Amino acid sequence: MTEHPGDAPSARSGPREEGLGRPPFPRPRACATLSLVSDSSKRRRSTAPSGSGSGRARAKGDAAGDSVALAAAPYLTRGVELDALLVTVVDSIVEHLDAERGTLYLVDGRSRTLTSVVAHLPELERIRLDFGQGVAGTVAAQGQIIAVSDPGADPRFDASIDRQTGFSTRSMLALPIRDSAGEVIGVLQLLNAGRGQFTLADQAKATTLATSAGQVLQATSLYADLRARSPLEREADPEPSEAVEEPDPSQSQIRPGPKYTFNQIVGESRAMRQVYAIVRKAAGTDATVLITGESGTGKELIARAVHVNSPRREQAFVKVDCTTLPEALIENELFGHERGAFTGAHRTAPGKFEVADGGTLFIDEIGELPLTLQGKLLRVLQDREFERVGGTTTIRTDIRVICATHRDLPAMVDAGAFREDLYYRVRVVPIELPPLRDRGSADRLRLIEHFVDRYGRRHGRPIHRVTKAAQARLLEHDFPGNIRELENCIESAVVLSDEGTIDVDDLPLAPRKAKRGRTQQGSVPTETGQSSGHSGPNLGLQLGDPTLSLAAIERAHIEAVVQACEGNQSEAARRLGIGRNTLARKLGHS
Ligand SMILES: Nc1ncnc2c1ncn2[C@@H]1O[C@H](COP(=O)(O)OP(=O)(O)OP(=O)(O)O)[C@@H](O)[C@H]1O
Repeated sequence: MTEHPGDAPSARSGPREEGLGRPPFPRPRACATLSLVSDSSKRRRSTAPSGSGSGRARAKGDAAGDSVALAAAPYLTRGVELDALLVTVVDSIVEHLDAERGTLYLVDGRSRTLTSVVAHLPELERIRLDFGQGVAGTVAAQGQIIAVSDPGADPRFDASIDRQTGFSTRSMLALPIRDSAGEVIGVLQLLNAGRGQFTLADQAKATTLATSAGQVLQATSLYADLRARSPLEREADPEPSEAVEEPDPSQSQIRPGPKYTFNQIVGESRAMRQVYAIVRKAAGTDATVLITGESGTGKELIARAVHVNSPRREQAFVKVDCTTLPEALIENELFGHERGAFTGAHRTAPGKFEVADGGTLFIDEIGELPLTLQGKLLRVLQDREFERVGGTTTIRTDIRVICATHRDLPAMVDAGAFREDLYYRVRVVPIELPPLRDRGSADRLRLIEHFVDRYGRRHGRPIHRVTKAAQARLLEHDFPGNIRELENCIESAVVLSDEGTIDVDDLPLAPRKAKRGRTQQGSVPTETGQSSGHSGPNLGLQLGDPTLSLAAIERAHIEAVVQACEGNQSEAARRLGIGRNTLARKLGHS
């Protein structure tokens, strides 16, 4: 994420840089954690998504505060687009104040730090500042607006970031954003007034806008995160002293500021930060992205992040899942059909390539795409053209394609099941998501906390405490279903918990001892030859029973594995070593 000039007190003790890589984007649009490529003229023309209220509000007579609130409103209901919400808020303010650039920092009063969450400079990564550090840090500490008219002569300003970015700061306005209780929850910093200096009138206008921004921010989950005392922390220190104000360094591992790196994607491990760095670079381009990783590792979430942080974010994000459709329908789904193309085709219907025109098409489980269709997909990727099923007219489409798979595509290429030319065409930007077991305990704790908070709120069952035994159990379980399995586990525990406490018995995980030594006649051996140890149903079947048909055993086994995979059929198919379509067919779902 980005830092603006003036926030670092000195080159020596400058702000802590969080991310990786520095893509040389020339004139970026505001970005939230991930950096975007976009020309600023577009930002000037339209800072809110089509259909949002910002344009209308301005046309009505410039109730500046309302404009921000209205522009942001469509996002408040869509958690995944948190980035876009924050970008819209900052863009609106930058435009109203006729500034060149803007940064929004979130303030964590307990750790006395600020973290940039939206900025127009993508050259630097997310920055954390301490209270009192730089201009923004001073605003956070003192709660007063600061206008800098001569940065070179102001001791709070440091030119080290200007030197790094090549940006030239001529004037600066930094002001606190408060919640309804008056507490400073953010700092908004604007750079380079269009008319040279920020005037007193600008300051008054900015203050009004900051009030609106505070209301918007207060409605987001970021704010809730910053306010909430983690149930994991409560367990570590069940009876805190009221007077404790200083941050506890031992907690910084778990809560280093806002929990989300962006878009509610939790994770700060090195592997995930590398993922974010690639996403950031890819987002500003139209390059095809291939996301690989085990089932439940967040491939779709990352695909959405690429879209939401790309210049296409105001257009559609269209998903097609190659596993949910029988082979015969995938072609139709992707390419559409002409009227009369087949029996029952009474109307011409567009396919996903047309629906996604201008936006992003996410092809999930591309490894399941039949060979017959792989050539057709290759042509779209190369030429952006195709014909509908039964049609002769060539249709052009302007799409960005993101693919995902849990399959080993190179192995499929070797086996002749996946076209090599298509493989290279889709993996222009490869992103590999690590399994949960490789993300480290700090990220696991962050995820646990995140889901406890989410499902506590969703089910109206606030959780105040996760016992140490429960935390230990969650940390030792290997979660083959990855984050999806962890998420389901926590949701279940939230619902089953008593008096706001999650204890080990609330976790729907097989007890450790029972897991070992489960192997018995009729139990299901895993690939490694051990008992699966899942807590699924007793099949009630005896291997070797001469009255049982093979089909009955097969079906019972498939159902048991699906249940063990928490209903995730993709994962179940992977474990069974069959395709997702085959699994659906055997269960009679297709
Ligand atoms: N880093 C993360 N932070 C928060 N939630 C996450 C994260 N990664 C995954 N999730 C959540 O886990 C669930 C599974 O994620 P997602 O559907 O993106 O995985 P996937 O790899 O696409 O799975 P599949 O291969 O089975 O389709 C979703 O509810 C998602 O929101």
